Amino acid sequence: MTESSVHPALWPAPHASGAVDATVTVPGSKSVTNRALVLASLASEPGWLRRPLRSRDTLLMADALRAMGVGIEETISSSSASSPSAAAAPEAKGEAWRVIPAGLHGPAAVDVGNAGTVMRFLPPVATLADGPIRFDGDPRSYERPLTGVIEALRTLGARIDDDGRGALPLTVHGGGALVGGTVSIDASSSSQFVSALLLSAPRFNQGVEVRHTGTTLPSMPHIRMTVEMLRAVGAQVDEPETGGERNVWRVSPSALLGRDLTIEPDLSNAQPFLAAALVTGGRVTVPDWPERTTQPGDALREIFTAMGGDCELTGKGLTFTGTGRIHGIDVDLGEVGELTPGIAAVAALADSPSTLRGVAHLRLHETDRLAALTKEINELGGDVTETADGLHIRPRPLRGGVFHTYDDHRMATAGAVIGLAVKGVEIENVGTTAKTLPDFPDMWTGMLGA
Ligand SMILES: O=C(O)C1=C[C@@H](OP(=O)(O)O)[C@@H](O)[C@H](O)C1
Ligand SMILES: C=C(OP(=O)(O)O)C(=O)O
Repeated sequence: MTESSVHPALWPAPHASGAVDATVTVPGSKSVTNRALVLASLASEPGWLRRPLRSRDTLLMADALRAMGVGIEETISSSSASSPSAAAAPEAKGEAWRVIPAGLHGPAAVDVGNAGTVMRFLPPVATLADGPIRFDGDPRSYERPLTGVIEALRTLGARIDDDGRGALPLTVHGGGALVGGTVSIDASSSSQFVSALLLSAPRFNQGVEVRHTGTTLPSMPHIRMTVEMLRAVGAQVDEPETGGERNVWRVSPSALLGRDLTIEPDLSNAQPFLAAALVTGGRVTVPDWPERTTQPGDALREIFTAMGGDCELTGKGLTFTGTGRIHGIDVDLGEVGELTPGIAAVAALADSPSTLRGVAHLRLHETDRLAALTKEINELGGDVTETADGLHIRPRPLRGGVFHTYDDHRMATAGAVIGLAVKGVEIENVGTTAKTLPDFPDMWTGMLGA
């Protein structure tokens, strides 16, 4: 059964009749799951991923690695059916993936869907295979930037056929090994270029030294996540800070350990639920919120507090409480760009204007998120304008209507947040949340019914 057969093309976003009060167990992080899959596949011994995210992006990653020869066995315990509003005991949360590394083989075909992590992290892995690996994906994947990865891999010794645009579709002619070495790239359009090169680098003959040359570098927490996860599997990663050499990373060649890793909840997917507390003046607890994390979603504690809520991190998780009053915010989201749609939704309901800055690269995400947010909020009566690197949002009374998603999971969840406060909002293709959160509609109604 497809998502669209489960949910109608237009999903009536539930309107909140009062303050929400719920505990919402959020599935594993997309970014951690997909890094863990790559690192476990490149290790010299089997490993485990516990509580991985099972969504379109992570299943595409697993399938692609399987196509190259990696063994990924999924075990789903019968007790895994956890209610979204009840915190299940860790051992009852069911799912674990055993990853058994193997020699990587071509020919193989990889469907990247519209997953930035798959289209950027896997071409470097494919250079280690002993044959051609063909990469293709959704139409939007052809438009998303990839040239930094392609050019860097060529510099490091790879043979890649693309159509000359530096984008998908393409074929990596894996030679069974890659020389590696030093490479300069401009990763201002996506931090994933840097993460991609670093993740496979322990397996390059000479490792890698990556130098970012562009003026801006988005999503730094995601690069820190890459570095920390590499170190956790035994890789040596240096970040020379001397002589003005920031944005330089060195990874030495080494074997990688197989680990038993429990994946943290996806804090960016926790965003709409925390937003629900803020918008309805209610309370939402997200169990297992890590005390320390590289996930950008952790910044919501500060951002949503500045917008009028209050949060407390205890042994039970993160409890976020709203007052019913929402304030506008002036904030640079360059480090945490994937939070922008959800923040824009809350900002459209605030008592003062907001300026969201530092996110020009969102024009090249799942959709042009700056254009999409502007158009959809304005169609409901809002007053949003695009700037060179973000959005100005002047709250106005909104009315119901269709909120289009442009196949972007975070547009769908942003529309649902607005729907809590505005009657008659209908989300077109809510099934697109399957990219990272397939259970979103049921979790959302579960939260409201709790
Ligand atoms: O490395 C990652 O897991 C990600 C990095 C970020 O990409 P960009 O730097 O392209 O924004 C983020 O937006 C994306 O959702 C996930
Ligand atoms: C930008 C995102 O995804 P991707 O990994 O496809 O870049 C996102 O999830 O907000």
